[in-house]
Amino acid sequence: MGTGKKEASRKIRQGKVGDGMANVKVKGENFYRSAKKVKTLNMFKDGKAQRNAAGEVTKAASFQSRQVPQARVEPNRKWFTNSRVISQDALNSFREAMAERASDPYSVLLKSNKLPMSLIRDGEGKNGIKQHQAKMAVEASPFGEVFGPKAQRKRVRLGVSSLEDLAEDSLKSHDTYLDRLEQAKLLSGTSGVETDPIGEAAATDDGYVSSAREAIFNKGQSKRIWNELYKVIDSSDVVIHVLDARDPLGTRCRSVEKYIKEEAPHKHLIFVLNKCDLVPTGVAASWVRYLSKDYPTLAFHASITNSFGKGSLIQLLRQFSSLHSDRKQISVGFIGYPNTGKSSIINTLRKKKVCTVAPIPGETKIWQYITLMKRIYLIDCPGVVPPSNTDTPQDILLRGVVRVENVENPEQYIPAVLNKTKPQHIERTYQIKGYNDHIEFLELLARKGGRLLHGGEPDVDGVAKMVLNDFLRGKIPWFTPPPILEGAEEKGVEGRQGRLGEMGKKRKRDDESVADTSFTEATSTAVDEVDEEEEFKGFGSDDGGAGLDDVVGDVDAAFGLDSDDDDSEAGSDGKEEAEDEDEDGQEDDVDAEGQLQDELQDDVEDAAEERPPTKKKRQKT
Ligand SMILES: Nc1nc2c(ncn2[C@@H]2O[C@H](COP(=O)(O)OP(=O)(O)OP(=O)(O)O)[C@@H](O)[C@H]2O)c(=O)[nH]1
Repeated sequence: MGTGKKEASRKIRQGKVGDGMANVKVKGENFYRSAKKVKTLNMFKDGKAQRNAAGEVTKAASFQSRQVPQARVEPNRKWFTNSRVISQDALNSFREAMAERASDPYSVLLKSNKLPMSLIRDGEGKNGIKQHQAKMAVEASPFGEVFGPKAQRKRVRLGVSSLEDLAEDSLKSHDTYLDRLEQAKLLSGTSGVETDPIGEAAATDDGYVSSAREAIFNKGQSKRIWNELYKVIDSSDVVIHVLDARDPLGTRCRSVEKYIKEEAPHKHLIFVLNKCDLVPTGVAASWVRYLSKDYPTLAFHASITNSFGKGSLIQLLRQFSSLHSDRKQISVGFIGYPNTGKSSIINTLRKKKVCTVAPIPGETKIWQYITLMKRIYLIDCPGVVPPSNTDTPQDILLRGVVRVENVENPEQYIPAVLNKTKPQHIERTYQIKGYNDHIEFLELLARKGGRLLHGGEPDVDGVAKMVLNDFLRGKIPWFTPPPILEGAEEKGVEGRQGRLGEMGKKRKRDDESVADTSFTEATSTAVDEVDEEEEFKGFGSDDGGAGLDDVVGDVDAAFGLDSDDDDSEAGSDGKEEAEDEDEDGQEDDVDAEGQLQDELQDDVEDAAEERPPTKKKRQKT
């Protein structure tokens, strides 16, 4: 490093200090400091702070500087891998197409968790954070209006000026409430339900009821029953909502539909219009058409020996099971109002009595599993009644929710029965005529049947119960006329109907009868058509239709999904499998607790024998 002399003296010095010449650095490799080393040394040299004489820092060292250096991280495309960019137009058309599919009850979206569903729901969610933020952005007041000298704060309008006034006010309103309650309880013959502030009291047109609503009208609403319902819904992949064909809207649980739509949209909900044998073919057809707008609907007649719609239902369930081919089995829950025939449908599907059936509501008390075939389990559920403030006890009774034996003053409901039925049907059923009001009708009937109390008084109560039972069990023909559909002739409706393979054959004739469905005219045809069971059989074919397959295929194609659908499985061997397993009799998996239901065994047997009334029978009575 140094000149010759210096170097020589260094050598001597180091040679003296070190052990021999081995450690002596010589010019050449590693002799000079490298540029890197020099830079580091300079940094240390520069790094010192400059101080004045007093030792104060006059210029901070570079590493002591408080100035934040400007730094930028270089953006990199790699950060954005795995995400896709979509144009607004493409997003709009995707949203529209998906919304259309999602709102069509006959299409099934597979693997929706692989689709960006949040893009479709964007902005429509009620509680979504985005919505909340948007709302805040729009509704928030400007800063100046909330803070500062020009702030305008909204004050609560109390309507009272002091605490004493407020206390007085609340006492007054409590008194008024009590008065109204008392009045509603005492009122009779008026619309007590409307005037009643809490919906406790009830009255009919005849003014019989002056007491609070009987407890039996809360049947099917207990916490226990609702717990059973939620258990069934939770365990089901397909939920079948059973409706009574005579009053489909009355027996429709909209709150349950809403719950499934919002809380469990991945579950498939379908309607089964049961007891179709009790209504004219055209009426059933137009109800199916009407309800199909919301959910797939099948017409059904539950009977082990002479059923209708069984093939379609089994085929539909098989299609659902093949949609979920990744699962070992699917569960199908039956829900609906009491006495609509849920257990009867299960018995019909299994072709034997696996669930207890009775013509009285509340027969099924707990949920129970029944195996239909290897891949399809059925779950029976007790009947539920959604609580409603507008339903009068009369409505509830005529839907078959309440056991007629337990009703007080049953004669008060007879006018409603007479209203819903045609006089000639009553006359034909009971062979009596010439009455002016319902009491006269009941008295005539009691005398005719010899139902007299002590002293020769007619047993009006007993006869009224009998009439109510006959009305509910289908001995007196009646039905609720279907709403006339707008554009019933349109192709769309027809197409849907055809999809499920229902009503294909008789469609043309049905339309003619539906076109002018006024209650009187339709009822007048009721008896003839109800009696003609052969005609009903021709109502539709038992092939299940390939509607769902088609639609799923469409959705898959549109959104590039793999279809889980396996047509080969839903092939023609379907029926055989169902029947094979029927014969095996291996799966009477009814819960042990189901034995609770034994107490009403006698009624069950009656029910099993129950058939729609024939013209001959009615004439005999
Ligand atoms: N005419 C006719 N009667 C039916 C039909 N389905 C069921 N029933 C009758 O309706 C009554 C009630 O049937 P269930 O199967 O016990 O009804 P449920 O819905 O299980 O009743 P809960 O046990 O109260 O929930 C029985 O008397 C059945 O015979 C049908 O398709 N046509």
